Amino acid sequence: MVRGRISRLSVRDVRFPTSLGGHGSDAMHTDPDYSAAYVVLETDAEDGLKGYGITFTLGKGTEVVVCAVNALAPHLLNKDLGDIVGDFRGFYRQLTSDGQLRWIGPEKGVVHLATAAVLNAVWDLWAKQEGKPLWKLLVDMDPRKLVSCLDFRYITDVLTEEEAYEILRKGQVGKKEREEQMLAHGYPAYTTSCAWLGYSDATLKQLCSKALEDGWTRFKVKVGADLQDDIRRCRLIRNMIGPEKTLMMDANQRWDVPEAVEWMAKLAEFKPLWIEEPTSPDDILGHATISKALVPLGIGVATGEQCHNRVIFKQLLQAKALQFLQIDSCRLGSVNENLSVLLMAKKFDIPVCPHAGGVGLCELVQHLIIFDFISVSASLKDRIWLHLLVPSYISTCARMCEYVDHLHEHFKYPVIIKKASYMPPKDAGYSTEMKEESVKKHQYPDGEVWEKLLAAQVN
Ligand SMILES: C[C@H](O)[C@@H](O)CC(=O)C(=O)O
Ligand SMILES: [Mg+2]
Repeated sequence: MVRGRISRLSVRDVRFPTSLGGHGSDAMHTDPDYSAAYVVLETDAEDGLKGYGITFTLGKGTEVVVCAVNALAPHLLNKDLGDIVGDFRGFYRQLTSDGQLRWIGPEKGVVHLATAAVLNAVWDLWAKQEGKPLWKLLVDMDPRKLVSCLDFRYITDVLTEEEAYEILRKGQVGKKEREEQMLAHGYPAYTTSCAWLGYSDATLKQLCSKALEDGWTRFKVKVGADLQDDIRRCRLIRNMIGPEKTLMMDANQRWDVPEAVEWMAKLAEFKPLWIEEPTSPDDILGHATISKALVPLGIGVATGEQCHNRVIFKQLLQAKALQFLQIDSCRLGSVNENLSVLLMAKKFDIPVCPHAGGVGLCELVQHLIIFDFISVSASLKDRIWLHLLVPSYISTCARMCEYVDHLHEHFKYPVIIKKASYMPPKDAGYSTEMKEESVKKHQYPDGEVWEKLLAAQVN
């Protein structure tokens, strides 16, 4: 039973100095400090439960997202949680259609990141009040109710509410068995943590052998800044993991369209399953061109971590511009918008491989992909096209969720990885709550960690 009126919304700027170790670095973002605008919702209900929500940032600019969250706050304050989730589509529209704030979006950029943070907190609170982890709240929800949370505006030309309902209704078949499968074995993951661009070859080697020891079979390597460097690093990692294990590459938007095709032709010998973000995330037709050009090489295109909203995903799917779709729990408008993308991907039969390279993203996105497997995709297998082109992929499982091994210790309910798979969270909520001590220490600029770092810069 949902209860309480939202009595307080607070938001803090929390930053981790990951750039000091090169963690998270890529060809475009060379010095990221993994950060978050961290929202806490309180209600007047007697249970004392709070909702926690984040959106992911890279350091500078988090203060701008914090401002945007504060600008959205009047839409939540004094609202009944029951009214919000009772007409979640209406509430989503209200937030994204604020007559003035919409001008600085719409449904994109800073204001949409802020929407994600706020709505992630609402979903966390709802799941907590129901006493269920978010994935289970979604799995158990009546399909009619679930579709009523989604905003189909701008996507009805490819997915109507009725079609979405049909997908979810069909997904009810075999749901129990799939839930048991998840609880027993978890959802397959791949690791990005061995091969950030700023890591030396020695670090790469050391992390890669540790990951192999720990049972990882799927690896992602950052590329795109320097071709000779890429060839050396890809050779190193391919030699270490052997020919059978899966390798993905990520260029983080570094190339022009023809450059992407030429560059990937040179890296094809290392047999990547996909090239991720080869060019601008806004260039739908550019992705389609790259995708078509790389099919003969057996290389797919993956993108999504910087796709603004469901409209861009719709067009990427319509244009056959991607073979792997990467949702992001903190860039799209929370669970509401992510679910509409999962359903479109199902309709187009494109595997979803969520983005998780950031602070807290693994914690959140595991809920969405576990729900996807149990209630939507019902599959861990890839589409047939790659299997036909590259027979050796038959044995690989292409549905997988990204994992990065950073900063989990700051979360109250950190992810649990067993045998390179995400084990379904058991605690109620969306796993978004950070440890208060960590937040205090890393708050920018007055937390202990930053006071020291900033003082050292001055001296
Ligand atoms: C800046 C982030 O670490 C980015 O490199 C993450 C990413 O592209 C991924 O995980 O994929
Ligand atoms: Mg990426």
